Parts: sequence; structure tokens; C-alpha cells
Amino acid sequence: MDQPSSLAIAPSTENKRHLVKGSHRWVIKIGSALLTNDGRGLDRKSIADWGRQIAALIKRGHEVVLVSSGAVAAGMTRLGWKERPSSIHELQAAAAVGQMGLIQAYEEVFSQYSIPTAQVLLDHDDFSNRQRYLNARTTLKTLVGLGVVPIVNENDTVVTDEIRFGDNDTLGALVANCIEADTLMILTDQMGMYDADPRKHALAKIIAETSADNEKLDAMAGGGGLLGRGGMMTKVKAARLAARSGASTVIVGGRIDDAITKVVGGEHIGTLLYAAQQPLAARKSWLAGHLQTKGELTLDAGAVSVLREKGRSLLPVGVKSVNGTFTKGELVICRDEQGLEIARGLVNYSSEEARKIIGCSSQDISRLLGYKDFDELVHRDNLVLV
Ligand SMILES: Nc1ncnc2c1ncn2[C@@H]1O[C@H](COP(=O)(O)OP(=O)(O)O)[C@@H](O)[C@H]1O
Ligand SMILES: N[C@@H](CCC(=O)OP(=O)(O)O)C(=O)O
Repeated sequence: MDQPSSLAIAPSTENKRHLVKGSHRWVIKIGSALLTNDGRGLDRKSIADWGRQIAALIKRGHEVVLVSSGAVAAGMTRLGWKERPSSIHELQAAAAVGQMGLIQAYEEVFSQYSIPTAQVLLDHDDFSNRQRYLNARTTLKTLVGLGVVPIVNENDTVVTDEIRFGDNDTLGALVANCIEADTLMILTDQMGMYDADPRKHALAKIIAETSADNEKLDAMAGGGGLLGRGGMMTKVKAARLAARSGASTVIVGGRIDDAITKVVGGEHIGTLLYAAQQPLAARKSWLAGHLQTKGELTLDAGAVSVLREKGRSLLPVGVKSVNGTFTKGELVICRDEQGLEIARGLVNYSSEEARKIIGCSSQDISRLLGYKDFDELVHRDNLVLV
């Protein structure tokens, strides 16, 4: 058995709970492992308990979007399957069956408090297509403004392996970016994040708080259990993604008595991964959340420095090579000559066109392509530094 990481995070002398205490807009994510009691069907008693706490928050004027996993696990129980299928079609079928039970369970609980619920199923395209993203944002904000609890899950029945998030931690963070939530609360089956996987290390210690960007977290976060998809690693990544729009993340045990109420009240339970950086503007946060890139540009040292230090646009003259096939408007990664990612952004020219104009002055674009819409290969408004 591996040993817990020796890169211990010193006990926190900071107290950043004021960052989350009393936050107005919350995204609360409930994971499969917790929700299904490690595969024993939907844990209705816990759902009722979380519903009671969320209802009380809404009555006090908070806004809550719930991101709930559990469709596949609930579907497996309904279909009498003992093991998680490996075929994508069977997983999609289980999700379609299970999503019904999941939504019914929440609807039943929230109706006791006269709070309406709404089902929102999202997939990757909803986040990459700017128009659909803005539509999702408006709808979610309208729903929470009306006092409705949107219950979000990945649209498992239509996604394929290549484009699925797989885990709902990432989805929770993208939703937090999308609606500019103040805090992302991730309820899971452990008390919080430990310095090693507590399922494997009896002596692992809980991390009270640190910055989401603390690199030591990477060595401490392991994979998931039998039912959960992502484990702790995807939760750390989700916290970093959420931090880009200024949201802090609390990872906390969903079985702790009144866990949700206590976190909102600023109590020291679970693990706080706070946002240490300035939030990105909404459009840049949307860009940063793009998970699928279509190509890569290698930049010379001069271009790297003007992007990083002066916040300028990327001109063709600073690009040394183009990799991949992309069309105008798609997302590409910009790397330095050592291969380190510097930025990502939406290109103004296709890969075929880009190959013709790189290394050249913007004045030559018309001559080389027969037209010129932009001087920049990637405009600074569409560029986010990594
Ligand atoms: N450092 C860690 N601290 C806590 N849990 C960890 C850690 N590393 C890995 N894990 C595992 O992550 C699991 C929770 O993630 P996961 O199974 O994906 O559940 P969920 O469905 O709640 O997202 C825990 O049960 C635990 O075994
Ligand atoms: N969309 C899937 C959730 C996948 C999943 O289990 O995610 P997670 O709880 O983050 O490990 C479902 O509803 O079954």
C-alpha cells in the first residue's frame, strides 16, 4: 500500500471561511457514491435530509443549483443490474431509466416545502457553443431567481465517450462558472479531502483549507470508488476551474449531520479550497472552461512575452508552427517552444489559413489569403492565459 504523501500541507493558520459563510449563490454537487450509498440504490433518507437543508436556505433568500449524479447507479438498481456495465449504450440506457427516479425523488422532497424543481440536462456542446451557454445561463439564473431548484446532470443518454465529462465535479464547476456562483459545495462520501485516500490509508489526515491552486494537492488526490467516477482528483480540478470565476469550493461529507447548513454558516467542516486569484471576466471564464481544443500553436519567445506581460493579442508573426485541424472560431492551445501551455483562445483563421500566414506580418495577410478579416490570429478578448 502506498504511503500518504510526505508533502504535507501545514495546518492552516488562515481562516478563509468568511469567503463562503453566507454566500448568496451556491452550486451544490452530490456525488454517486454518496447518493446511492455505494450502490445500494438511492439513499432517500439522505435526499430528504439534504432537501430539508436546501429548502431552509432558499426560504432565507439564498439561490441554489443542485448538480446531482446518480442516474446510472439508480438505473442499475431499477434494472436489477449488479455491476456497472462497460458498454456505453447500456450506461446510456441505465442513465435514462435512473434519471426518472432521481428527479422524482427530489421533486417529492422539495414539494413538501412548496419549492418547485426543474430538470436541466447539459452536455459538452452546451458549454462550448457560446449561444447555448448564454441560454443555459439565462435559464438557470431565471430559475433560481424564481425560487426554483434546478437539478442538473450530464445528458448521459446522448453523450459519447469522447465528449462526456464523466464525472459531475467538472460539470458542477462549469455550472458555477456559468452562473457566477459564490461557492461550489461538493458533497461526497468522505469527510473532506485528506492528505491521502482514506480508503487506503487509515492514518490519512483531513486538509482543513488551502488555496485551490496549491500544487501539493495533486499528489494527495486519488481516484474514485466503485461508483463515483472521478475521485478526489476531479474535485481538485473542479475547485481550480470554479476559482477562475471567483468561486471557492468546499468538499464535505454529505453524511455529516446538517453538513449543508454548517458549511453555509461558516463552520469548519470538510475542506475549503479557496479561490486565491482575481476572478476572470465572464467571457474569459467561459473560455477557460472549454475542455476540448482543436489544435495547437507554437509561439516564439517574443510572442510569449507580449501575451504574458502586456496582455496583447496573438499576431501571426509570433507563431512558429500550427498543429491539428481547426476552423475559424475554434479553440486552440498556445504553447511556448518548450511545449508549455501559455494560453488558449479562439482563432480568427482556419488551420489551413494559419499555416499560410504564420511568421508573416499582418500586412501580408490579404496578399497571402486573398482576404483579411483580422490582423490578429487570436484577439486578446478571446484569449485566456493559463
Ligand atoms: N485524498 C483523498 N481524500 C479523500 N478521498 C479520496 C482521496 N483520494 C481519493 N479519494 C477517494 O475519492 C472518493 C470520492 O470520490 P468519488 O468516488 O468520485 O465519489 P463522488 O461520487 O462523491 O464524486 C472517496 O471515496 C475516496 O476513496
Ligand atoms: N451523470 C452520471 C454521474 C457520473 C458520476 O458518478 O459522477 P461523480 O458523482 O462525480 O463521480 C450519473 O448521473 O450517473
